[in-house]
Amino acid sequence: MNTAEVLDVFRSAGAVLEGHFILTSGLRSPVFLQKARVFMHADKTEKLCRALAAKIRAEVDGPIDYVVGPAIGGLIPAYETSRHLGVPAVWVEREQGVFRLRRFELEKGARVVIVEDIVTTGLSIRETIACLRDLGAEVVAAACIIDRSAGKTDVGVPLIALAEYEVPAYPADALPPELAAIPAVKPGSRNI
Ligand SMILES: O=P(O)(O)OC[C@H]1O[C@H](OP(=O)(O)OP(=O)(O)O)[C@H](O)[C@@H]1O
Ligand SMILES: O=C(O)c1cc(=O)[nH]c(=O)[nH]1
Ligand SMILES: [Mg+2]
Repeated sequence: MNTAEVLDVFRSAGAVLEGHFILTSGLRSPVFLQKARVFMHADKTEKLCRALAAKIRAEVDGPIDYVVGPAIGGLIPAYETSRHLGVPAVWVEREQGVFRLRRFELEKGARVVIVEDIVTTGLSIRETIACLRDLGAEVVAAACIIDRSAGKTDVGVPLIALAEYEVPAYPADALPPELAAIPAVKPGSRNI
């Protein structure tokens, strides 16, 4: 799938929101990709994740033991992508703000691929990598449905994006006036 086809799926699900959004990084943006509105549809999710799995298979050398999804947004795409890769999916979730693998054990040296929904700054993927490395896993790649940085973010491992879609994002103290005029909402789950 190319970026236009991926964005068509998001648009067809009403998942491309416009307004004033506080992102998980603290940056502000006039556009928010509400992935949950895509993932509520099994057929749309299957189409995206089948394509992402094929891209992962083409770009990762060697075996993959697990797919890891950062909760909440990564849960469904990680599970569905793992189905197409034929490997188990586990997830990390926040405990007092820090990603932990609370419900699973990984063998030392397990080769894992992180599957995220959206990447903006890559902060959530870097936090996930830190958690997995502390457990002795080898993070061979990270993957996402949409990379809002359009390839500019460096997460320290290869980042495989199904689509790259550059969207403006601003520090809270440097908002353009048209954005400052709209009340801000925070759709994500960090700090909840
Ligand atoms: O690249 P980043 O700057 O880290 O931004 C992307 C992250 O933001 C969202 O998660 P969020 O923490 O908003 O919560 P959610 O997964 O519950 O939606 C999204 O699911 C990614 O995990
Ligand atoms: O950066 C984010 O927090 C973010 C952006 C976006 O478009 N969608 C999302 O779920 N999170
Ligand atoms: Mg998330």
